[in-house]
Amino acid sequence: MIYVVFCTSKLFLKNLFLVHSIFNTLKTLKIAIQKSGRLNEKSVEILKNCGLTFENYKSSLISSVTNFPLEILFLRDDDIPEYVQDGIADLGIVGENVITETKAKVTHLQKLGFGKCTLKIAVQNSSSIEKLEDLNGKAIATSYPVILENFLQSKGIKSDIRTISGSVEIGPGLGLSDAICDIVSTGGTLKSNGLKPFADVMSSEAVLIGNEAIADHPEVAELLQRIRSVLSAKSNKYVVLNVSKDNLQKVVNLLPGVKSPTVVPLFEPNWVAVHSVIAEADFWDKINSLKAAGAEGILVMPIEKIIT
Ligand SMILES: Nc1ncnc2c1ncn2[C@@H]1O[C@H](COP(=O)(O)OP(=O)(O)OP(=O)(O)O)[C@@H](O)[C@H]1O
Ligand SMILES: O=P(O)(O)OC[C@H]1O[C@H](OP(=O)(O)OP(=O)(O)O)[C@H](O)[C@@H]1O
Ligand SMILES: [Mg+2]
Repeated sequence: MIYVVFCTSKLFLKNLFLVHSIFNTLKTLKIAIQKSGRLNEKSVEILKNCGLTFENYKSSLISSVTNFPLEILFLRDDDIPEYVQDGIADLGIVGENVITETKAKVTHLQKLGFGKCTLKIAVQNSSSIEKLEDLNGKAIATSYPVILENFLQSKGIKSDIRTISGSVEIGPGLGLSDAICDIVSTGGTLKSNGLKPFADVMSSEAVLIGNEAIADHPEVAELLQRIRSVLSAKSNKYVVLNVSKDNLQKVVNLLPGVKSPTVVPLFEPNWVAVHSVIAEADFWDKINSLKAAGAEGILVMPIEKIIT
């Protein structure tokens, strides 16, 4: 298939995908994920964990899934919300921060639990800026002018927003700004640039988004179900333990399981094995309570999928 498109760079790519989607069968869904960067690896991983088979081409912009009607578009993350809004991609995986910044009209289908970060305002360790009002009239460097402007407006503050596309943290050191507004995760980048967090603007994580017209598509529902079963499995552990029947009720009370725990008799009289599922978040608390309640030989295993 030959595409003839007269334009350059970002517009060229957008038109290339548009032409591709017109010529291609309309049944094949397209999902846009980040080509390289913080979200690429985890986006590929979640799709592969959904049982999708595809080549993770770094040099090619499109990859076809061989066992599901889906094509994967590899893009800069900033372009993903707009591509999904315009229907060039049906689905996308991108940070909530980018969706808000681009003001794209898309449906949020599922939070994905990775790419967790907070957009923060930060100032130099030696700064005299102490409260939000001190930002009035001050210069703030950021790659997120829309989000920052909305935040400042909601607080009734007027600052001079200086938009730069990266390495925002060096702004105050170079005298470019009095403060910055950028993504913080561990806080390591702020620290190594002599900055301290000052105010939280927005928290974010990667989400699956969809074009507003495609959300009811049966293949989207199928993919969403697979993604949810992968996420649910990830946040739970399969636990098998032994307990004497005398302590069984105490142990069962601690282990609700997906429905209720499975109890299997052991060869040794008066002993049973209990199989259950524990949420990762309460894991250590539960294990200690189970031991105290008489559980022995506790085995903990990862779960691949939970289909409810
Ligand atoms: N330190 C971090 N910890 C966790 N999540 C992060 C971190 N930095 C960024 N993110 C999340 O990952 C997304 C992508 O970050 P990345 O740094 O790869 O973006 P980028 O440099 O703009 O990439 P691209 O080349 O695709 O434009 C961010 O929009 C944010 O949602
Ligand atoms: O709080 P931390 O854990 O230090 O993370 C924060 C840093 O991570 C992101 O940059 P990234 O490292 O992705 O590089 P980039 O600026 O090139 O996107 C972000 O822009 C911060 O600079
Ligand atoms: Mg980007």
